[in-house]
Amino acid sequence: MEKIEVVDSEEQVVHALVHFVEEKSKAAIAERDRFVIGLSGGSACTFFCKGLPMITSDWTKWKFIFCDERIVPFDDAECTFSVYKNQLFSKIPLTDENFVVIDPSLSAKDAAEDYERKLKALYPDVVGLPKFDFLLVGAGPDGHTCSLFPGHPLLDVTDRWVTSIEDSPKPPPCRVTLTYPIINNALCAAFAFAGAGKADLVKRLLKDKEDLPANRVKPLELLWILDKSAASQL
Ligand SMILES: O=C1O[C@H](COP(=O)(O)O)[C@@H](O)[C@H](O)[C@H]1O
Repeated sequence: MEKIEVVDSEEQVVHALVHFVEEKSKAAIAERDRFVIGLSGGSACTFFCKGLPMITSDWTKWKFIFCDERIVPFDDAECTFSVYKNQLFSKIPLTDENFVVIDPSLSAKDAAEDYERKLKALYPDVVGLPKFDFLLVGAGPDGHTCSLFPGHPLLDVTDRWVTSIEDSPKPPPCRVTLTYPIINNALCAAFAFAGAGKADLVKRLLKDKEDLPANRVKPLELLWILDKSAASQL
């Protein structure tokens, strides 16, 4: 099931996103006693960090994982975990225990293997692929999502939950990323875009239906939240 929601402003994108996440978290916690949510970096992170403090929940039930992460030290401005930590920990009672983080001391390849082991430990009883409750996905101007870039061989990885890239066209070059089989086995995912800067990308994805990495995100339920500027070329 795929749905596109167009709202007036960036502020409303934040509201729509966080209320969708709230609804999914309530359902997951009621049914499975926890909410496993995959986070992305970039603008999605900005929207999420603005919105999350607007809701209340039993935060001990939330487990944050990363759709992709950059292999940089935790104190580097490019570290997605640290961006979330710096913006959320002072506003919501979250701790490091809520997050499954990569080990930045490892090579990209070893960090991916290590991260896959950490994710598997969250699902000890699952044979095959897990169903993450929610993925907050993003997309860059070239149509990449997570750290899956157009034309890159990683798009075809099907035998791993997590893989690594050492030649990312967008810096920093070394990253880990979820792969499509696990992304597309998630129960739900959402893209959130605001501003005219995303309008061309949104047109290429939703009107022209180009085969870009972001268009290969096909979980059970997918929501696109756009403000009027981002949707202006549809
Ligand atoms: O490098 C990355 O970029 C994408 C898109 O970011 P945006 O700032 O253009 O919205 C992001 O989804 C991904 O997680 C991140 O590592």
